[in-house]
Amino acid sequence: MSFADLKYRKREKSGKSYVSSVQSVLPESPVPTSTISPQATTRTHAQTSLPAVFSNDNVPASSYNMFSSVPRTESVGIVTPPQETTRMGVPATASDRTTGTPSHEGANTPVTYESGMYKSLPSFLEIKESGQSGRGLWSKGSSVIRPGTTMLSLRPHVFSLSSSYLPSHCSGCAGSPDSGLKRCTKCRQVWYCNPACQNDDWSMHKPECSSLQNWAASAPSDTVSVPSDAVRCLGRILWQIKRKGANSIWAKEIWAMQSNRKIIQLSAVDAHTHLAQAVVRYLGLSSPAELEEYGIASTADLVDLISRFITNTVALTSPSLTPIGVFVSPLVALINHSCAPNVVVVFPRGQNKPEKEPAMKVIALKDIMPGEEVLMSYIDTTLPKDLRQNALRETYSFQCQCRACMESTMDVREVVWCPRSCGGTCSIPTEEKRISCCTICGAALTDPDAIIDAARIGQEAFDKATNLQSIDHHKAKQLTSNIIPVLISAGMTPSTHPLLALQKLHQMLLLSSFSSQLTQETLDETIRTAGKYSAGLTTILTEGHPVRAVALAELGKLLAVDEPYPPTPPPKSGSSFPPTGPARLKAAYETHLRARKELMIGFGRDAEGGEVGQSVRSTIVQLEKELGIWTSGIRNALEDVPRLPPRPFTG
Ligand SMILES: C[S@@+](CC[C@H](N)C(=O)[O-])C[C@H]1O[C@@H](n2cnc3c(N)ncnc32)[C@H](O)[C@@H]1O
Repeated sequence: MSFADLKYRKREKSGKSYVSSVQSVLPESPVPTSTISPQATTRTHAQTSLPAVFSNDNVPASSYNMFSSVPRTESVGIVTPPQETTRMGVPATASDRTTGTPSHEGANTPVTYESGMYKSLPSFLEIKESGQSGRGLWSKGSSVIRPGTTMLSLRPHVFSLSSSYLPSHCSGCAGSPDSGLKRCTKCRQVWYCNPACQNDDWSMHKPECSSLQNWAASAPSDTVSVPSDAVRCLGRILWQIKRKGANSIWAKEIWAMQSNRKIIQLSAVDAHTHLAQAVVRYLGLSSPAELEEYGIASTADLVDLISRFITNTVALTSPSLTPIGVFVSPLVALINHSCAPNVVVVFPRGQNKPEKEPAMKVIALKDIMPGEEVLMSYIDTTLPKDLRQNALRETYSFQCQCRACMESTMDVREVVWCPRSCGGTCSIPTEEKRISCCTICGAALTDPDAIIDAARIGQEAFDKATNLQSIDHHKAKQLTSNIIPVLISAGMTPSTHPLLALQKLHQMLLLSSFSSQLTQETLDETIRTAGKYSAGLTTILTEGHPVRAVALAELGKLLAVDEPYPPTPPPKSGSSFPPTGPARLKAAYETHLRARKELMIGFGRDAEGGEVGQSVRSTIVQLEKELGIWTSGIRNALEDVPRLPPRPFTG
């Protein structure tokens, strides 16, 4: 019976569909339920042995590529792109949020913070509660935690790769080896590095394997033959609860995460409903009552689980910060948000054995004083305040009151250069506040309308190019190439939104059009774009922030690319960046040194800056050798110049 049939029969029997019962436990839910495509979901028998994953039809894994950076499209959670939404709910108060166990019998003894995963909390951290943000992690003891310190290091409870990364990454360790990934011959959807990774993942993949096969068999097209990472991750959570028992510590830790069910924004109700529908269908259930064996006794429990998932899911990232999936860790889920965070969550790799991966690390970005709260960012902090606040309300149901949101000073994410070019800046004018003056000389902007228009069309072009990038790469590049000069001539600084975001996208589009016939013009344009993007980030993000560090490493790597031969003269516009010849090599070396310093903070000193830090270190060694050859070559050449004998005096 398909899920669509289930809805229909339920309606016949009770006049109430399961879908509408999902909506009925959500707060005021006037949003009509959209239907899902009818697909057969028969309940399958669990397999008892490992399927052979080592077939001959391997798909080669992508090689490590520091330049790859793809925007997330399919997941929910911390990485959900911000949307302009009208606020419909109210800010959460501590009593609106729920934590603890589901409503059914047998799972109602709360987890204690001395058990299970909470034991991995180091002695310098503690769990405390505040009226404004609920539970959180706080520094304790008498020592200051320094930038680059690894504060937590553990494997997530559960993770799922985004569909597009399934063929290039191991579903056991999340690594992406240069070659040799083998795929599961049963479901043909997941890949592993080796039998050890497959064995390690088997308890999760065993039930998943048949569900993936059923899903693919009933998918209307190849593009939807795998459910989203969110659905697959929820499936893994439920199978694990079933396997370990609803009263297990593992299950209780999941239920101990915060649910915002009672305060979900109306704009997010549809997303919750869709996810609930898809998960039930993915599990192959013919009746919601069957959820009982997964520790879910009522529709409210299911919606609670979905809400806990959305509120607490974090992006799984590659060592160079490409979002490649989602993960859930109840310990990391205790960390509250700030738009000026003092920690980051990264997956540095480059240190552990595969069985310890994916190793998630919480790294200090700033000095954290004893008694200070540990705060990460749930959203992209390069966005201006309005977009950040909308995203936080939409997904996490709270009104951010962090220092960055409360500051009344000018925000470097929303400024234009002084019209008199004195070096100062003016806030970007808005329809409501059209007058804006320079911070240094006080000169007022002469044409605020032109700047308001530029900001609006810049945002539209960015949205359009983002959507186009995977469909029509050329058109997307044309859009970014055309709009960037418009924003620059409107006076936007490199740190201003949407110029910063457009430079990043443009850099990505240029990089993916690199070919063996790379021209100096394309290479130089990419370097200039990477330079501007990196400069923008440097203004916004704190030193050692991994996003800033990776951008510097990418710039350094570009500067180190061999210049195409024969060299072409610099553009007539007179831009002296990037330099050519030995000066370029020197700039590459210096940029790598800066990147390494920052990577050591952002990805942790103990991991030596992670995989990217280690790769940068070996490039530094190579560049030192190359620079040494240049220097000694020049010295030799100078020494080899034959000294002319003194001219004879001819009278
Ligand atoms: C990942 S949880 C963080 C841990 C949570 N406080 C708890 O008790 O489990 C995210 C939720 O915490 C609350 N929260 C996090 N940061 C906050 C902040 N800066 N201000 C207000 N509430 C916050 C919001 O309710 C948000 O949906």
